Amino acid sequence: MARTLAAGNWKMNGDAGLMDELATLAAHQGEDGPDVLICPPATMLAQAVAATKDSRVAVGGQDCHAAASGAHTGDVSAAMIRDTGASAVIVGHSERRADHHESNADIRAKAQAAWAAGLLPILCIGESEAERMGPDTLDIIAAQLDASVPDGATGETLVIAYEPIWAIGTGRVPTLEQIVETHDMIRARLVARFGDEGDKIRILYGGSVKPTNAAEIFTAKNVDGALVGGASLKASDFQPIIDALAAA
Ligand SMILES: O=C(CO)COP(=O)(O)O
Repeated sequence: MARTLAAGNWKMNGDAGLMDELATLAAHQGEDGPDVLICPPATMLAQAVAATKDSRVAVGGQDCHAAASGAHTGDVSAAMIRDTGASAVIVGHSERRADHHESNADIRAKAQAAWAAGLLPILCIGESEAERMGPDTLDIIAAQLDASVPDGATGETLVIAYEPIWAIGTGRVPTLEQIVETHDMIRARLVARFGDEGDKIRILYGGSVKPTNAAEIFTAKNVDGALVGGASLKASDFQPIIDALAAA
């Protein structure tokens, strides 16, 4: 198993003050501990790379276009993200699936574009509240996983983030039992498809992860870290989550 991963998604937030938070976070990481990744807005990638230079904090994008270049006004390619010095990119976040009508096929193509550019894709899946209430929750998540993940994924080249949409930014989290059941299903499916490599692909939980609930979430065997939104904006919130992961 690769190391555990604490990833922060700043979403559409970022200013000079946040760069100070990032520098604080970078300065705080010791030699050991989980991998730490911060995904700022695209406009701040180069600055974030500079602010984390010589530290263990890696930088990633929040989305990339599936094409390498061309007439796609306002979009950013995976190679452009790589050019900033970033090493990863989130693909398939539910906010992109909803706001930009991204399909599983789109996300699969984006993950492949990330590979072509040498980036690690953090591929997001997760159910809506209505889907969680219905009888087919796990089947729905499994179908999303199967259709979004390209062939050939390995532990080195893919991270999955399970983010129930209804838990994002709401302060509500699934029960530990639900997290365990969902992550176990995702693991079993990855192993069935990718063999030993499926066992090495990290599976993050995301959705209202806070310093107060992180330790409990990290007790689940197939939770290999977290994708954190709001609580990644301040070093004083994100560091306790990193510490809880280190202690798990
Ligand atoms: O969407 C998320 C991370 O990608 C989770 O956001 P919150 O941690 O703010 O709920």
